Amino acid sequence: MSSQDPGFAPAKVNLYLRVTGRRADGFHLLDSLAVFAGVGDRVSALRSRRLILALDGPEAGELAAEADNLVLRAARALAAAAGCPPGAMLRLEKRLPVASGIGGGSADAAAALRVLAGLWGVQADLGAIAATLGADVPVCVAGRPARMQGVGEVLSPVPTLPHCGFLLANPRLPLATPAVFRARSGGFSEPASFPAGWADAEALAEWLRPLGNDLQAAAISLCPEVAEVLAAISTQSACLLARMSGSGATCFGLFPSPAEAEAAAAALPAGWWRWGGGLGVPADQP
Ligand SMILES: C[C@](O)(CO)[C@H](O)COP(=O)(O)OP(=O)(O)OC[C@H]1O[C@@H](n2ccc(N)nc2=O)[C@H](O)[C@@H]1O
Ligand SMILES: Nc1ncnc2c1ncn2[C@@H]1O[C@H](COP(=O)(O)OP(=O)(O)OP(=O)(O)O)[C@@H](O)[C@H]1O
Repeated sequence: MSSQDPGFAPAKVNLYLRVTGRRADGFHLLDSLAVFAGVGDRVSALRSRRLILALDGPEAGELAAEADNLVLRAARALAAAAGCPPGAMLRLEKRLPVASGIGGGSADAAAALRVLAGLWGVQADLGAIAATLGADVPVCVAGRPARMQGVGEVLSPVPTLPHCGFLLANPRLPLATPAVFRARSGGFSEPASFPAGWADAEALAEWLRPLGNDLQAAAISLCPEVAEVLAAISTQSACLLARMSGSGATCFGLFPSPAEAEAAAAALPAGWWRWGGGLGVPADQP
């Protein structure tokens, strides 16, 4: 992701995820460290009188260009906030698996807000619009590693992450986020306590290890293949930590370097969606 490419919609990875409470409306209070991988979808837009969405890319088959696509919902929300007509010919190149816990739809919505704000020349509070579109959309608009609290909309900065690599793997089985929250049992967790920084990937893994993902057991109860993915990642050489992201089924592995993560991803079953590499570049850095 770079300032030259506001349309890049990177995968969001929850390095830990704690469910700390539940609101009266049923939404859960969370505490999570979200980072962005160097793999993602891409949103682009051309001027048009009507609002049109075209889908392509290797994962596009799983999605219909219907009115409830998050890219179209983002366009309508931005136009409403800006008081302008929502005209654009949008293209979504889908590379992230749908309903997989890495916030693909949320990243697409965030990218659409950035791209259309530029196309329409709109100055708007994209974070506030994002919060109306989904719990993961605000952090995707921020586009940099952040701590997520509240239901996902309360963002705070985190220490600079050390040089490290990430592997992402999904067994090609969609998991619906509401079903995973419903399947969760047990009480609530305490929020994490952050250090001033991490010397290296090993130190980050050590800190993350006890924090867990409070949705992982529920996801495994609905989709036992998640346990297979975790086992396959954790047995890769140099893997420091294997854990599920978000509500699953995508799991990540933390590695000392992007090259080691890339090699480990290539060794996983070819039938899975898999990727290995480094973190994405924050939105406002070249
Ligand atoms: C699990 C995470 O991926 C962690 O980053 C996110 O919290 C999910 O974010 P999201 O997919 O953008 O979620 P939304 O589309 O806003 O909500 C989908 C559904 O998940 C449940 N949900 C979501 C977020 C949240 N904090 N509490 C919830 O209980 C609700 O049933 C909600 O109806
Ligand atoms: N552009 C989009 N990309 C993916 N899903 C979309 C999109 N627009 C709408 N959706 C719908 O949103 C649902 C969630 O998809 P998404 O891929 O964002 O899930 P996720 O990766 O589990 O998200 P999160 O990690 O935020 O919970 C899907 O079931 C899909 O029907």
